[in-house]
Amino acid sequence: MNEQQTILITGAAQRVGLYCAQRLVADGFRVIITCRQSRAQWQDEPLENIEVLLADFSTEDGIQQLIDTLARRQIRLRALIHNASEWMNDDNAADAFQQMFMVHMQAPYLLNLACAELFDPDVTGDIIHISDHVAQRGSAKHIAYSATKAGLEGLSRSFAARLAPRIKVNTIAPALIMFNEGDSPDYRSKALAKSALGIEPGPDVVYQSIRYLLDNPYVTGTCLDLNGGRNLK
Ligand SMILES: NC(=O)C1=CN([C@@H]2O[C@H](COP(=O)(O)OP(=O)(O)OC[C@H]3O[C@@H](n4cnc5c(N)ncnc54)[C@H](OP(=O)(O)O)[C@@H]3O)[C@@H](O)[C@H]2O)C=CC1
Ligand SMILES: Nc1nc2c(c(=O)[nH]1)N=C([C@H](O)[C@@H](O)CO)CN2
Repeated sequence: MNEQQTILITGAAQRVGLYCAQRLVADGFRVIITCRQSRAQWQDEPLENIEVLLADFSTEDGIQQLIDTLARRQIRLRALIHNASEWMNDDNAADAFQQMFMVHMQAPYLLNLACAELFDPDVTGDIIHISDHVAQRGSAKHIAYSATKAGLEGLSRSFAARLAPRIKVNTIAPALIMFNEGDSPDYRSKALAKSALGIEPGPDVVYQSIRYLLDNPYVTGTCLDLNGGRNLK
């Protein structure tokens, strides 16, 4: 890699996104992440070699502000990874659907439409959408989540057609990657039993999938199933 190439990861101040950001920094990329609020711990332990941009995708203005910032600073991206996501059930139905539509679909859509001027014209770029295994199978307990992730996968296919050959566009569709702190032992055992491999793999498997897509010049318009054989049970 000649001069440092820039990768933007949305919603990457924690968990999977932050892990992948840190690995990509270690690989030599310049990494920018977005989040809605800075973390208090960053006062004492700032994120090393990761630039943080505040961005809230719950409104169109919030999305546009990020686009305007990137354009104003003439940031030229090697890759854009749409990781930001809300995992909400359907209890607050209309609000949940609206919020997840904004973060899973509206933000990637508007950012991707703007990417003609956001990507480095001298290198083949990558856009990677992080979806979910349930986008294709549905989820009785997360209807709006599943539907908006399915919409994200549709966006990915359309942008793959629109942006080729300059930018490759793909999806990674994980099943369980990492539990949340509050997940009970009973929940965890039931979740692990849903896949053939029965493990909580951790975020490295998402990083490996991102590296595969970044490094492979002949993959676009696809969806990588990263699900431990969840489709087999
Ligand atoms: N964890 C898992 O097992 C699985 C994860 N996935 C997918 O992988 C990705 C990463 O998962 P994980 O790390 O667990 O995700 P988290 O839920 O821990 O983090 C997602 C991030 O998205 C950001 N975000 C949420 N809403 C908005 C918004 N309106 N505007 C801007 N940012 C927002 C949050 O940023 P903020 O810091 O501002 O709060 C949050 O840090 C997600 O797309 C998820 O759907 C798929 C299957 C399984
Ligand atoms: N934005 C998020 N999406 C998802 C999460 C999460 O923590 N944040 N977690 C899951 C679960 O791991 C599920 O796959 C199994 O319990 C799904 N999506």
